[in-house]
Amino acid sequence: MTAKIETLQRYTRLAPVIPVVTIDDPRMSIDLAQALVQAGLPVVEITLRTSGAMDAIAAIAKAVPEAVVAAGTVLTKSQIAEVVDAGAKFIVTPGTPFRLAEQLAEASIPVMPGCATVSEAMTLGSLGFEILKFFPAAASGGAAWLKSLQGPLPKLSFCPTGGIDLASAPTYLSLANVPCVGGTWVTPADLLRKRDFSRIQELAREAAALRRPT
Ligand SMILES: O=C(O)C(=O)C[C@H](O)[C@H](O)COP(=O)(O)O
Repeated sequence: MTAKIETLQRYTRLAPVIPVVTIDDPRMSIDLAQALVQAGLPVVEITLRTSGAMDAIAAIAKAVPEAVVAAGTVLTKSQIAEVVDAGAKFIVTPGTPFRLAEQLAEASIPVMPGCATVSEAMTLGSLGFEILKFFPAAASGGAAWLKSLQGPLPKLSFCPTGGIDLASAPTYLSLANVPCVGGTWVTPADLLRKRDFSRIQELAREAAALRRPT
């Protein structure tokens, strides 16, 4: 196992849930990351869907060392270099075309590439990735899909994301090939807009209590 996979394995076992955050104002990112860390969710994925996302990643990486900040929605080769420069600890993609997968394999930080089919999972496995994002999880077969892969692809594990909430997370987390799940339910857009960090912390505490990794 490579050092990058070992590191990613450690990150994905820090907490049962990775909040997926789309942030408009990077100035709130430090308060948000601190709130999540305090509530027991130290790993946070900032999606590159907004102009402020890169600054948010950089701010968290610099000011909240207890947090593990991931860059999500990485779609291009140039974004790989940018998020590494910003201080992201690992990279997440929603899906992984082959060319991007080859470029991600060369990244200096760990990568959790996205897949939604068995063939995609096998392709990523052949490139050396062992921990994959399963996206969109609920729409692509849910926990039953993940369970079906335990036999044929025992080396791979998955962070399912997409359509998961507090109620459905335990079913995923009960699977041996699922160290954690991802989702936006902990940091919904309306609470972020209102900067309601105390409600976000309540949601984060509930999520952190789902299953403490062993
Ligand atoms: O854009 C990306 O790269 C993503 O990471 C997609 C997100 O993981 C999903 O949008 C999760 O969204 P929910 O279904 O609301 O939990």
